[in-house]
Amino acid sequence: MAVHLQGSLFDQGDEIALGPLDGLRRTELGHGAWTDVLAQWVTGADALFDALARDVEWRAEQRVMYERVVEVPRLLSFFGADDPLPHPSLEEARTALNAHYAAELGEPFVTAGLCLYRDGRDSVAWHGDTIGRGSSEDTMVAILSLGAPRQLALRPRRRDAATVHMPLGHGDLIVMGGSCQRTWEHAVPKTSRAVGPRISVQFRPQGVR
Ligand SMILES: O=C(O)CCC(=O)C(=O)O
Ligand SMILES: [Fe+2]
Repeated sequence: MAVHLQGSLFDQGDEIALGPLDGLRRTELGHGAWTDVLAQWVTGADALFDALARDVEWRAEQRVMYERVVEVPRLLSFFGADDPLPHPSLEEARTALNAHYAAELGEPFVTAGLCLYRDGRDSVAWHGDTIGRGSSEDTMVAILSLGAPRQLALRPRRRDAATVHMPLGHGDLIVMGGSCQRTWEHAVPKTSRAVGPRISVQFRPQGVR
């Protein structure tokens, strides 16, 4: 699929490189949930974005809403534990995350879910990643954001604290941890601003979806 970012927007050169993870900053959200954020973890992210936009087999999905079949407003691709990731830099990213979080997480990140938001009309509605163990156990979901900046919104299920808006830029990393999937919800809201495409790469442990 041909989705291209204007290289001149970011102009970081061609070399894809991962920075050290010791710059991650943790924010306690409440109810045992937290986020770790590191801006510009990946440099040279234009090349990674372009390769993923081009090489990944992006799929449109449908779902039933009010008895009608509607298009899910983003394109998707999923890589299970035994699937080779679509770019060596994603293998490197997962290895680095595993080294950093091994002790705290107690298990590795194994799967990678990829989403392509083609423009501001693409989005994901409020949800927690609760299809699997995230509904009952503390876990982590690590997200690498590439391309156009979008907001990741977070709100507590109990609605006892304000919604938090995390701006996610080209090459940024956010990790949702602790009880975040079951006590908070997250969303990527639609925007009427003219925004280009964004790719999100979500690393999760086995059994978390
Ligand atoms: O686009 C993102 O960074 C979030 C995606 C997400 O929450 C999901 O696919 O579960
Ligand atoms: Fe999610």
